[in-house]
Amino acid sequence: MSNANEKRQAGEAAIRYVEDGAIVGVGTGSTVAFFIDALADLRDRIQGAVSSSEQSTAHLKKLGIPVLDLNAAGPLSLYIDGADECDPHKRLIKGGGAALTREKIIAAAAQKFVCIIDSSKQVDLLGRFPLPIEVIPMARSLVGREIVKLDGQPVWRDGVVTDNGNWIIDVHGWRITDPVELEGKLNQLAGVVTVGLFARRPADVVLVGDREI
Ligand SMILES: O=C(CO)[C@H](O)[C@H](O)COP(=O)(O)O
Repeated sequence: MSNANEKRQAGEAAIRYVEDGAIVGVGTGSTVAFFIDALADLRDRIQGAVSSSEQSTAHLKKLGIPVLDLNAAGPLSLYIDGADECDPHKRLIKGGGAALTREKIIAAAAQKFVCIIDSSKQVDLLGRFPLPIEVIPMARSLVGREIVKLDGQPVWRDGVVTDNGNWIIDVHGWRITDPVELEGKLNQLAGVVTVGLFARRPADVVLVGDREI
């Protein structure tokens, strides 16, 4: 089965976690787009969605799904989002779509994080996909030098500005044997806004196509 078909299956399968009256946290990306399409059928049974990006906000609004502010929504029961890599412990690399900061905030606010992926995203060890890091623009070179000291190869995602007005560095060449430790270490660097490692707050459920693992 193609990746696109598995993404569609995962997006549609995630609907079964949506409860009546819920405010649903919604991630970003092509897999999430299938979820949003399916969520539109339930729009009269939910209060609305908290969105992780301008892209998802536009999609939700186009389909008539109310988009709510996280501060007003409070704790969320459910967050649905894709990933760029997923290891056997449901730890993730995210941020391929540059939405990692708001994604991490919503994941932290949600009781249950259901991650929807196709099988190409499954890895034994995180790091094949370059690790995205959102940085304050003036700290780009500083953070890059710190990454080189940690044996990573930083590549500036030239031309990309995040929804928060920041820049993205993609780190190549890491085999991430201890993602919890690395996430903590990178979080400490001055100028780092968010690291695309979701290891301290991994997914609770992963759907690979319509198969829950
Ligand atoms: O983290 C993300 C955006 O920041 C996405 O979830 C990730 O890039 C996967 O995208 P797709 O579903 O298009 O493969």
